[in-house]
Amino acid sequence: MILSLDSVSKSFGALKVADGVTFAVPKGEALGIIGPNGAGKSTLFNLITGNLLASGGHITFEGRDVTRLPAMERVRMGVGRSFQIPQPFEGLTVFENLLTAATFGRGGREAEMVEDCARILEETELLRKANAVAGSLSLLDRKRLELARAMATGPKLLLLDEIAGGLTEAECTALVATIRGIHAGGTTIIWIEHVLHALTSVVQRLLVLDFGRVIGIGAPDEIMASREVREIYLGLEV
Ligand SMILES: Nc1ncnc2c1ncn2[C@@H]1O[C@H](COP(=O)(O)OP(=O)(O)OP(=O)(O)O)[C@@H](O)[C@H]1O
Repeated sequence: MILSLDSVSKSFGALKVADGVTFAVPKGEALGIIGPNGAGKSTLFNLITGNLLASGGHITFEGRDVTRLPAMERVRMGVGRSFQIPQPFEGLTVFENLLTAATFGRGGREAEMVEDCARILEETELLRKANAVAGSLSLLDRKRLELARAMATGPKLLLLDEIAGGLTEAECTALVATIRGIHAGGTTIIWIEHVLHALTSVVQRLLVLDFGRVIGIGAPDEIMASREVREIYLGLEV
């Protein structure tokens, strides 16, 4: 297992946003996370990355207990993420944004990082935009840059937070192809997404979160067929 959560909990005042969350992700898997607005999905990512500290339970990454480890150290260990709202340095070029993320995420010799960033630009189809200023990019390219910045930190585990939102169907298909490529390259992925068809075209399993609790985890077909999920997540009368 690359990542394990064991009874992880987190509260904001009286509100429990993670309530005994337990699951494990094998190396190389792509796992999707779904759930209604406010279910605690982004909070779960913040607990895995260390942007928030769990109030209870344990998080293990590559066999090491990282529950209390600062976010920066988790990035260096290989936990990378994209944000729901892209946060590039608007005034820097695409390439400069990548180099900044690479320096932050792992450091190392500059020549090596430049080479890696060039490879990531190619992988995320941003090579032709390398010298464009981030603030001038289209929405699809901003999403690609968000993906590329996460990749530049050298992740073994990549957390994607609603990266397909707001795209046209064609743009979504193009982004999914890029994500598939990253997964095929060996990166483990956990992806929170409301665009279900995009998600299920990539992931092997789906995890359903509701009021901070895991209410189902399994093959997408089984999960989507479950009565509880249809009632809670899709709001369907069954
Ligand atoms: N720092 C915080 N302080 C207090 N409450 C918070 C904080 N962060 C999140 N919350 C609350 O915790 C709950 C879970 O939020 P979270 O963003 O994790 O949900 P989500 O499943 O990602 O939702 P969405 O699908 O809308 O992005 C929400 O009720 C939210 O208002």
